[in-house]
Amino acid sequence: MIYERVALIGLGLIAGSMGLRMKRDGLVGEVVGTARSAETRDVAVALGLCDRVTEDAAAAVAGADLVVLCVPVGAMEDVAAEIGPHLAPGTTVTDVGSVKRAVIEAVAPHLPAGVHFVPAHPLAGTEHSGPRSGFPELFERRWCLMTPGAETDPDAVSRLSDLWTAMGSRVDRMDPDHHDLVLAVTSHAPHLIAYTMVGVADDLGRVTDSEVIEYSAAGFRDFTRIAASDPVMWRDVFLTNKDATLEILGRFTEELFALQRAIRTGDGAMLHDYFTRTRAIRRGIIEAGQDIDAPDFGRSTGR
Ligand SMILES: NC(=O)c1ccc[n+]([C@@H]2O[C@H](COP(=O)([O-])OP(=O)(O)OC[C@H]3O[C@@H](n4cnc5c(N)ncnc54)[C@H](O)[C@@H]3O)[C@@H](O)[C@H]2O)c1
Ligand SMILES: O=C(O)C(=O)C[C@]1(C(=O)O)C=C[C@@H](O)C=C1
Repeated sequence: MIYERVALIGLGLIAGSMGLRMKRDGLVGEVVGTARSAETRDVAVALGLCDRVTEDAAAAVAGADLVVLCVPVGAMEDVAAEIGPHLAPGTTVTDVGSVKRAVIEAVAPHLPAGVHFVPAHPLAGTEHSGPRSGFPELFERRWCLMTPGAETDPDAVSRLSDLWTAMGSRVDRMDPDHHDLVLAVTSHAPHLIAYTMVGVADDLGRVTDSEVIEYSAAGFRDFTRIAASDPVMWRDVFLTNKDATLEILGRFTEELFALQRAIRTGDGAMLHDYFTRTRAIRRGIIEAGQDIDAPDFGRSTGR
């Protein structure tokens, strides 16, 4: 048993998946959940993702040796302020937020001395949200990036790492600013581009009433899946990872203009070279065993 009592604050996709996994595999003694709405609390108990629920977060953290903040990034500070006075020394507090620097700045000032803060981010999710969307295999073979400060108790870090490993993740450590830049490239900007592309199609007035849906090619369908992601979560991601996202979008725009020019001037060689380079990146991901959606990670098919 890795922890005696885990408190999950905010019972959505990530907390639900953690709770189901911890319960299924007996990784912790007790899971206590807290959510603002009575309906969410009832669903959480009915689904068995926690042993019991409390109405307020302060009650949930009492006696917990691990507290996991699973709310949108913009809500982390309010939750930390609420639970801070009720945390006992020796407790580990972690989060699962998609942005790390802003969460550290929002949460750390509210934690009393003796509490270990180990920020983390599982690189796993879906476009669905809420407790019903959780499933215990969500973190299987996915990275979990931890961004603790240099002064953080190493035992607290390795115990949390053990929990993520037991939930199926591969764990790595990163500097928080570096995390935010990497995720701006791999997750945040791509989401914004998907949102934009679906918005463009919608502006053409055909998304809902027929052709775009009826004749939707795989590329656009993938965009619509991503663009169906939770509006609150993604609003908060962009507001709190502003600098890195703007930096990447600036570079994206430059590349887009270069491709636009190649199309206008009929520069087929430029387009061919560009697409050859990007294809190699996809193959690199597969060879590194990162394409977890491919049945055999693509190794035999060479996809
Ligand atoms: N969905 C993903 O793909 C994904 C992946 C990795 C990390 N994350 C991060 O995990 C966190 C949770 O995301 P999720 O997908 O589980 O979201 P979710 O919408 O499924 O769940 C979030 C829960 O937090 C609750 N909540 C919101 N504000 C609150 C507040 N002020 N106080 C208490 N509860 C509050 C909501 O009611 C909801 O039940 C976010 O910080 C997100 O950035 C999400
Ligand atoms: O698969 C998806 O639906 C996701 O968008 C998951 C995804 C991602 O970009 O990979 C989204 C946000 C997270 O912080 C981590 C994972």
